[in-house]
Amino acid sequence: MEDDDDAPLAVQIDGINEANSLESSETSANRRLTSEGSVGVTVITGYLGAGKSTLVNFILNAQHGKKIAVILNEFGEEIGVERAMINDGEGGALVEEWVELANGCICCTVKHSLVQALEQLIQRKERLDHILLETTGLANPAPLASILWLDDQLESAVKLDSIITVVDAKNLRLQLNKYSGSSSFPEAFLQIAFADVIILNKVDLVSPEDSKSTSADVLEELEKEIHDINSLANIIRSVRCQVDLSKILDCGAYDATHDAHLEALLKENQSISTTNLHNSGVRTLCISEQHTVNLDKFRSWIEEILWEKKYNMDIYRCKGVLSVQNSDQLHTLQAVREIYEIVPARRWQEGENQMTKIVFIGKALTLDSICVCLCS
Ligand SMILES: Nc1nc2c(ncn2[C@@H]2O[C@H](COP(=O)(O)OP(=O)(O)OP(=O)(O)O)[C@@H](O)[C@H]2O)c(=O)[nH]1
Repeated sequence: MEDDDDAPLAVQIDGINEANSLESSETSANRRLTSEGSVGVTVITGYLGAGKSTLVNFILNAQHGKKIAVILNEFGEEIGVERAMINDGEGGALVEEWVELANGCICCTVKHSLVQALEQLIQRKERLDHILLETTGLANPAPLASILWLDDQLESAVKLDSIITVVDAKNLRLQLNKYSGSSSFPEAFLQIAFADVIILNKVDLVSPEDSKSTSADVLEELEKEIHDINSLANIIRSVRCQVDLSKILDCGAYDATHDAHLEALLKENQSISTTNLHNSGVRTLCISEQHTVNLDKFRSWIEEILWEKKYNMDIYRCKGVLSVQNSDQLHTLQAVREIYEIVPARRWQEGENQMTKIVFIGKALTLDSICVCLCS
């Protein structure tokens, strides 16, 4: 390990294997997170070769005036490759940015856990505006999401801003089909299911499937397939991940009071994706209820679903708005795996349709079970 104050800032972390180790100790799950003044962390996932490094390089090169640190998850023996890719960026600009943004200690040679790695960054947080955490192609984002969202030692210093999944528009179908009906770990589905933003990359390589269709048709179909899995994710089409940075940085995807997310949630239709093309069982399900809910009963209900897995549903992500009895406040619900929080977000506005609406993303979701459960 070097200790050179002018060297680039990059830290290496081990894979996070135990998704539930933190979750199980987090039974007081519905606590309020304090994220004021903390540094946003954007987790970048995506299948092998989808364009994750391309995205990181694009962000580092862009004129945003931010100091951004990059953490590479599990690069192990590939450390040289990853670092070389970043440092060998086009036109030299990247090198400059990479060095300039760093101003810190380089810690690339020793393996660190995620928490240790972030602690190092936090110590220098006055020098940082944002952290990008690039995972390897086969990473399951669930453990990262759980740990970053709720680690209470970190909550005041870093906050999970969003999970971005880069997908390869040319190969997405193949990748999803690979896991169709398979008992192997469906990373491609999980990466889509956990994403707040999906960059549908490599659209330049998409070609019509037959003489009657166009590339635009193919892209629309792909977007529909993605939304069947995760209807909450914002999909952005791109070539070489050249996207509007305001749509991917400082998203506040886990901010319970974020206006844009609330509005999107309120507009979400009551729906169920009936065409589960891949039979993976991973999909989005949205339910709504016009009556107000009793908060205590609601907590018992959601805990039965998330913790006791009543009806055997495997919930990855859950977001909702609640109309709560004896309250003029619109409450929001967020869950990442077993961990959830419910917080008052704002007053219901005059004339607003006060309802309870919950969007589940997960596996083996059954509308009947959830509805019966909510109404009882
Ligand atoms: N044609 C085309 N090529 C792209 C696009 N985006 C990235 N590529 C190329 O695709 C290849 C893989 O991109 P990377 O950014 O290395 O992908 P990655 O997800 O980091 O790859 P791994 O780390 O190996 O999983 C590179 O050769 C890129 O230049 C795109 O939009 N269109």
